[in-house]
Amino acid sequence: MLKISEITKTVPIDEVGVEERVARLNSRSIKKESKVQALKLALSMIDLTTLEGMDTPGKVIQLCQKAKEPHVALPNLPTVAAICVYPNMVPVAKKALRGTDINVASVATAFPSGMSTLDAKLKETKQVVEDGADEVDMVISRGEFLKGNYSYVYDEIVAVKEACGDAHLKVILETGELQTYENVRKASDLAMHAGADFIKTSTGKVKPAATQPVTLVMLEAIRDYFYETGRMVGMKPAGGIRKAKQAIQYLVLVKETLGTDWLSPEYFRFGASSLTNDLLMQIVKQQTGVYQGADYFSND
Ligand SMILES: O=C[C@H](O)COP(=O)(O)O
Repeated sequence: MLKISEITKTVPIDEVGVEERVARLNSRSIKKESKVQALKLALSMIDLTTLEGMDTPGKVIQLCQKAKEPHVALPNLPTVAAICVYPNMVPVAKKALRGTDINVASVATAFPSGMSTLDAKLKETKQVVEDGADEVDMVISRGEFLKGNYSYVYDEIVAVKEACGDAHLKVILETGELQTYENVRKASDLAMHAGADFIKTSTGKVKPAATQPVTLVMLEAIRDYFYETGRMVGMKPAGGIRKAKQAIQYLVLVKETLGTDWLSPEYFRFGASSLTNDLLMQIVKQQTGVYQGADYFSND
């Protein structure tokens, strides 16, 4: 096992190089047939999310309905990968999604700040898993990370991973608070070595949330970790991804950095509250040539 100091050694990141590579990949154009395929793939990778203080069982049930049947007139569409909700909504989502392959993901560990004790975080994690969560989205302790207390962050992830049992663990770095690309890389390495099944950019509550350069840095960390250990870790950009065009750009980044093995909901997700409708609109447009207005789509 590597020492924490080895896991967190600084990997220098060429900021301009990262941004140039993103810009270069964004300029790629995609053929019409591949575009429909990419739009459907993106749909299947969504963690359809509602994380508002105003959430109600009714809203969660409505969202689950949308997850099960994204568009009434397009019956052969893939469903989204998961519904992502606050802990007290897990039983509601679990019941509403019974009989489907759609997972229930729950944020835990005092989302979004993470400002609680380890005991409370573990209790919350065990509770959501007991209530049926298939996936747990935890936040790292950014204050401890920025102080350089990497062992604290590592141990916390290891403990939460253990509390997850069979549920998959996504580790949210909250990159908008990490200040530098080097820190994003370091937090990615720490999370993967501590057992993360996925690394995730953001809670959606802090700006900037997901960005493509940050995602590229994390994808490169996943690639290097895979070369080192042979273990495939998933990636989840989250927050602010609302347009089909953005989603396709993210998929190009994944394909070019990690290859097609990562182009599946098993290894790539979008954390998004309102990307679904734009993907549906674009799919309808590609298939019929007609652009349906937002009124034809139920709320995400
Ligand atoms: O994890 C997902 C985010 O909370 C969703 O953020 P969004 O509302 O900007 O799509």
